[in-house]
Amino acid sequence: MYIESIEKSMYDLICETSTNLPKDVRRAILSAKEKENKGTSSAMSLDTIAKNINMADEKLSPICQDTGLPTFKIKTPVGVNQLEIKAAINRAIELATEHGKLRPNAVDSLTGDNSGNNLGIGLPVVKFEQWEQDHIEVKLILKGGGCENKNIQYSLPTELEGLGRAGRDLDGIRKCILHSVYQAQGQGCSAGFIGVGIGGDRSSGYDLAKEQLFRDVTDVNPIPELAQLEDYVLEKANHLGIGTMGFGGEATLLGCKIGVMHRIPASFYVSVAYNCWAYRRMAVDINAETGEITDWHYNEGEKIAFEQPAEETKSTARVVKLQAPITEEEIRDLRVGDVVKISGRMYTGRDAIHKHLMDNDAPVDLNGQVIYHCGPVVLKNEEGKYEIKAAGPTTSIREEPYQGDIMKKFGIRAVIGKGGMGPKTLAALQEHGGVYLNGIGGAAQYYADCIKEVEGVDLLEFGIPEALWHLRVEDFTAVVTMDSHGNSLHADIDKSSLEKLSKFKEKVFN
Ligand SMILES: O=C(O)C[C@H](O)C(=O)O
Ligand code: SF4
Repeated sequence: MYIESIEKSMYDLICETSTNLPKDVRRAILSAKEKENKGTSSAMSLDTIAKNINMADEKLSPICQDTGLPTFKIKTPVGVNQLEIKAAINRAIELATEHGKLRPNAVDSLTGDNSGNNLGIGLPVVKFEQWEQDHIEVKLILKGGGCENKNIQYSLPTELEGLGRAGRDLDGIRKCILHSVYQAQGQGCSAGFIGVGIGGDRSSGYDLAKEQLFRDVTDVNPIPELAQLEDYVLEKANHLGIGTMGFGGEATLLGCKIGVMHRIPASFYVSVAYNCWAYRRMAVDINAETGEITDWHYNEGEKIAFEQPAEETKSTARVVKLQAPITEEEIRDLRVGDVVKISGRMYTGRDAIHKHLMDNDAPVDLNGQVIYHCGPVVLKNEEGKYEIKAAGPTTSIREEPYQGDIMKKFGIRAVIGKGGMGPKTLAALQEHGGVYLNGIGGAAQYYADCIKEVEGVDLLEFGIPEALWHLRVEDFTAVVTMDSHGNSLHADIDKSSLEKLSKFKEKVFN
């Protein structure tokens, strides 16, 4: 009985974490929404994010298609069998994957094979601790790969772009944290939350930083200097003008939590764990006798449901409807800032596909087509047909070494992703007549809704997230952030935010 209930409790925790954004996070997103300037791309993105949060909740489907690297932190009373809990977690993980609540995300690092059930060497991560209380506490975070890639660790003293020397003191720490937000730009699906660990070694520093992500968004740090630093960072980081998705704007950072531990004399680390707006962490208390959930954490206060405005907030951008395949002329007409709505065919392609296409022919004719940087959650329905369950964009910069060459080689006209791409792609867009479209990162339900049918799939041997899915879409909305005239919003925002960062060079804390 205990075994079945603990497995059910773990399954419920996983599903709730993946599909229902915690109340404190919702409130932070609402306050960002209220502050954002109406009519901007950032305001539009926040509207989409809010809509997506509601959709995930209603459909009990993943908020973001990247359901991350499941990390459980468990406290047990003395005498509780930890092996049983671990086995229950593994079974719950498998079931949640089968039900489309988690994307199959466990990839063999040597062969690239996806295990298909989220289990693998070292995965999921489960860490146990004993405590004096008589109930079990289980915390779970589903932190996606895009924001994980924006984590950063500083070894003090160091030199920082825009801010100069960061020494081994509180002011040096301040500079590192501000810099961490700048370097993330929009790539970790801003507006984000950061957990910071001061001290430790490289691994315990990151652990401490991640532990901070379990704190409530509005709690107050018991250490006065750190409480002051948290407030300072939260305020100042929002002056960087990076904005939601890196589109520019008022909301860049929604939370900053800092922890401290001792270090050894030679090392002084500041470790920053960056979490996207899709800040999926939850915790439960479990009765150690019955295995049942007795309490859910982060449950205080009102649950914001993001009422949809009677009239959609009008964007001031030009809206262009496109039917794929797209001509070079249509592409050359697009400018940074335009909003496009694409209907017709679209192909997914991310890391494995880009690498593959460098040395191989494409399995389909990509001339005039659109490539979507996306690793969806896909299930087969009762008739054996594939259905897309979650499908937001992935971080595009990883394809920078390949993208320009592939566009030219196959005649691809548009790529959709998030976070922007670099100078090599920008040059190729200009030369070849291509465009980069920024989708709203994390809006996996919103985009799944635009995907009307899966018309085929190739290279499924790369695993579900990495395969080349043939999709039929309607009114798939994204923003032109790099055009065929040499303009890149990402390069502009990087430059302007670096200038703003350098205003915080002067000493603030002694
Ligand atoms: O893997 C993904 O689908 C997305 C990833 O979390 C990302 O932000 O790039
Ligand atoms: S796509 Fe964005 S929202 Fe989703 S896990 Fe990656 S960083 Fe987070």
